[in-house]
Amino acid sequence: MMQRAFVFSSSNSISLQLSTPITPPVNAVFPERNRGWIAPYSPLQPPELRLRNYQRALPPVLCSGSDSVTNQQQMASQDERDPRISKISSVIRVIPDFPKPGILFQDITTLLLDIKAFRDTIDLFVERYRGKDISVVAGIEARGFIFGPPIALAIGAKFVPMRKPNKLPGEVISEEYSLEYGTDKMEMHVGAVQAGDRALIIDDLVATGGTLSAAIRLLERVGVHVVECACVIELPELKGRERLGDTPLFVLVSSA
Ligand SMILES: O=P(O)(O)OC[C@H]1O[C@H](OP(=O)(O)OP(=O)(O)O)[C@H](O)[C@@H]1O
Ligand SMILES: Nc1ncnc2[nH]cnc12
Repeated sequence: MMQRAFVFSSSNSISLQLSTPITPPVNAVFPERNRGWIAPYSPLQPPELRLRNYQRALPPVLCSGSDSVTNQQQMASQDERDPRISKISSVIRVIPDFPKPGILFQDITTLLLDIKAFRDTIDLFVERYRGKDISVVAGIEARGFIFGPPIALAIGAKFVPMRKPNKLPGEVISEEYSLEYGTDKMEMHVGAVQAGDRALIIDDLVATGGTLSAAIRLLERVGVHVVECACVIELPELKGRERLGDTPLFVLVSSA
């Protein structure tokens, strides 16, 4: 059974979770996704195949962190006061064996169907970043394009898409990053940001951190200060935040 903890997790030095795992709703898994040639998911017999940067999310939920216990307790009690997080966690659907056997796919499209949970997700980010002098929200293709623009509008920042190769029509700068097998590239329009801009990078999920770290490098190359990366979901087992250097990471939900 998939377990997910709901968290406010911020900064590279704190990775925090609450002890109460959220049981996914009974309709969280859609069996029709298990096509004939894919063996049904079994946590006891995880298939070996891993695909590119899609990562298996392995139980149990990890609780790590190098900050003081006091700080962790303070953050935990903050979380407990905010029922929005547990609701958001509960409406993210998990689909086993998509897009390949062994992968527990965190599907945020069901979050988008719940108007209150979707609005709460945006509000939680806006509450955190309003007044922080952020001039650019950089959204990562594809699911960062869903969460980034409403946050950008609400905090009064421009939105800049960070795209997969050969999608942007103008002159681009690009940054390669490594996947489990091979490499990929991220591109951004020249002139979209200026040296001195203060950026927030938004994506739906951080797994290995390869995607976010490429976005950080791309922005820093042109003199932008990346204030923070923010995602709805973190797969903490994959230690993605360790690849982000000094850039803090803020997530709402931790999943394993
Ligand atoms: O932390 P990482 O290991 O880099 O993985 C995280 C990335 O993987 C997913 O995107 P994907 O590459 O599947 O692209 P898509 O959203 O266009 O399908 C997800 O939306 C993140 O962007
Ligand atoms: N398990 C997962 N679910 C959704 N998107 C992902 N990107 C990388 N791993 C993923």
